[in-house]
Amino acid sequence: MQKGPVRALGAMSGTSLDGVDAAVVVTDGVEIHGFGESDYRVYSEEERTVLHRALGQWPNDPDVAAARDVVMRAHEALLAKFRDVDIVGFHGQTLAHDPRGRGTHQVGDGDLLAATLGLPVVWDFRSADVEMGGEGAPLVPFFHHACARYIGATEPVAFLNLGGVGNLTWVDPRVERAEAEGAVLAFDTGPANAPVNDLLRDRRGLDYDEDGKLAMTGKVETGALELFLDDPYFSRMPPKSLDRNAFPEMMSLVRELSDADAAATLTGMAAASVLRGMEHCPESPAQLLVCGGGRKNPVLMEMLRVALDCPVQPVEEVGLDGDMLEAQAFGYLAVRVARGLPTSGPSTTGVRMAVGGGQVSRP
Ligand SMILES: Nc1ncnc2c1ncn2[C@@H]1O[C@H](COP(=O)(O)OP(=O)(O)OP(=O)(O)O)[C@@H](O)[C@H]1O
Ligand SMILES: CC(=O)N[C@H]1[C@@H]2OC[C@@H](O2)[C@@H](O)[C@@H]1O[C@H](C)C(=O)O
Repeated sequence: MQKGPVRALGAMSGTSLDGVDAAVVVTDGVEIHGFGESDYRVYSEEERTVLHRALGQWPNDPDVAAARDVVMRAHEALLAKFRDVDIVGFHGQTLAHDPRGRGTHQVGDGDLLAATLGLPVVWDFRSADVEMGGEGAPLVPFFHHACARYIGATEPVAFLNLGGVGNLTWVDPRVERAEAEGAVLAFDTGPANAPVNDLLRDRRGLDYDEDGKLAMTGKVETGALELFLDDPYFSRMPPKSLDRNAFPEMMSLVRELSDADAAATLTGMAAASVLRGMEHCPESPAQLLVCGGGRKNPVLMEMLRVALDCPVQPVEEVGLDGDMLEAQAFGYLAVRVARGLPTSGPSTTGVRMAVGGGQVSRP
């Protein structure tokens, strides 16, 4: 790969199953030099049903081939719209994640995508990390470290992604290299939007609780919240990661509640898991910078603001794009893989030593 910064196109199909994000980042795999265009391809109702059916499945399970078709079709259509791309980072769609058991499963075929787009594609980012004893997730932390330096942060900050699952990266931007000791600490906080989405889907036939309108009219059932927080996951030391459906008991905890109280309680659980996660930060961050769709939920954001000492701000306040950060991250990680740089380390996934995950497919 040529020296210096390149235009990397990253694509992410997240655990919310809402669609595919794609975005360009200009980077040499260490520093961010700038950001380029971005776009989004929503999954249709039928496509989403196919993906839901395949959740929890492993390669060769019955519903995986149909899910692969959906994922490939969406990515091919979306990514073909971009011009002047040097390399693609293709995450695919996580269907199952069990790093200490069966492994991690992202559906999507990088060979096929490279052939269709006529571009080098980096994919299968998580397997190598899991094989070396890591959690395989979260993988965005090294990118968060680059973001902290890009925005000119001079003291520790934390990035919180509120997607289907939540993840937190504490960053010390004074440490120059992301893989150096003390630069980052990262982990999944707990379920974020996925349980609220599932509730709205089951009870109201809606995709999500827009602007927290339903949760706003309900109250948090504290007994259910306390039972949820008894789960040993929250006291486990990071790094640690979660499957999308890692807390199946959440739904039974709110089963008897009204729609509004159930939405408020599941939203409260998402917030409380972040608050428990903040206790693991080596020192209090100067800011909590929030990305992912949950930053648009005023109920969730207010729950965090009232409980935390530091300012809680959407990443837009520091000039980043909270809808595209994960897509940009996989573009950035693709360049790291191509240049032989690590994509995770002991403080981000618990992997034995820093590792560069990802296969490279050439057209
Ligand atoms: N206006 C809004 N009000 C409330 N919630 C919202 C709003 N906009 C988006 N969301 C929530 O954000 C979700 C999408 O978030 P995002 O795109 O960050 O998830 P993802 O990338 O699929 O997840 P992950 O980061 O876990 O892979 C939606 O499914 C919805 O729950
Ligand atoms: C296994 C998997 O796909 N995990 C996702 C999921 O969604 C959010 C959280 O759980 C995070 O750990 C991860 O995604 C981001 C992009 C990551 O790897 O950093």
